[in-house]
Amino acid sequence: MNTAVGTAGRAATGTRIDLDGVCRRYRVGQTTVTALDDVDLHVDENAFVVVLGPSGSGKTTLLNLMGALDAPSAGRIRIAGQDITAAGPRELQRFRRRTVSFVFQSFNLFPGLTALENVQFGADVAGRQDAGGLAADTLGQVGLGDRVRHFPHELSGGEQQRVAIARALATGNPVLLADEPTGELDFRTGVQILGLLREQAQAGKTVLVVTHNREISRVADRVVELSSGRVVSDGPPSAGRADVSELRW
Ligand SMILES: Nc1ncnc2c1ncn2[C@@H]1O[C@H](COP(=O)(O)OP(=O)(O)OP(=O)(O)O)[C@@H](O)[C@H]1O
Repeated sequence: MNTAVGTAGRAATGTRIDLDGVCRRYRVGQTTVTALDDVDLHVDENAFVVVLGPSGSGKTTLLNLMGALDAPSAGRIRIAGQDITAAGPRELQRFRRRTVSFVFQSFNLFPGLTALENVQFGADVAGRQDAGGLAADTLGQVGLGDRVRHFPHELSGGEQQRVAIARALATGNPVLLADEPTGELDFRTGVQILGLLREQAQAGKTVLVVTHNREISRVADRVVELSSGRVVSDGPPSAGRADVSELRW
């Protein structure tokens, strides 16, 4: 696999992320659920950050806020200096298309589209030139050059996740947000996917991976640990950064 995946045609330079005093509360009937509680988080460009926490600690909420899929109840979020909490609908639409890309646990590929068409869709939405050529190149770079005409159901879970990563990379967007990207994969395949995501930070993107799996956090530059919606620790992995090949789970 190639470390320069998805960089063709648009700079892959990472983007700074700043959260100040971010809260997200949900009102359900008479009950208020506080999913995130006064979170301050500042992520440098080109970082590989793992957000670690148990179920219900607020990981997905955090990622969705950073990607402008959701809005905070209080606080401010700036991505590349742009205050997305103050942005209007048009600016937000542009931000979602041109700045952030998501990778999900369950891949979220379009079942009726081939691998190539899925990836081309990502490039098209982001307004890339020659989306078809770019999609083919990106699939080649994630090791699926010979599977471009295959539909998702003709690919293994790991291959589907590589298509999903290629779709995210073909956008050329500088921020990659991955929500439990190895959650449905066996260990060997999960390690390959983590290696691919890590390479993206090395190639210049800002990459955040959400997981409940502490072992995965060992390969991060930085581990942000959440508990009950609050950041309870933030720093490099406690035993030093491990190589992807050293992981066991
Ligand atoms: N739409 C919603 N309405 C009400 N409560 C919600 C909503 N979305 C999330 N929550 C609550 O917010 C809290 C944080 O949820 P979140 O999905 O962010 O946690 P998580 O750490 O990603 O969990 P998991 O690892 O299980 O996916 C949980 O208590 C959850 O029940």
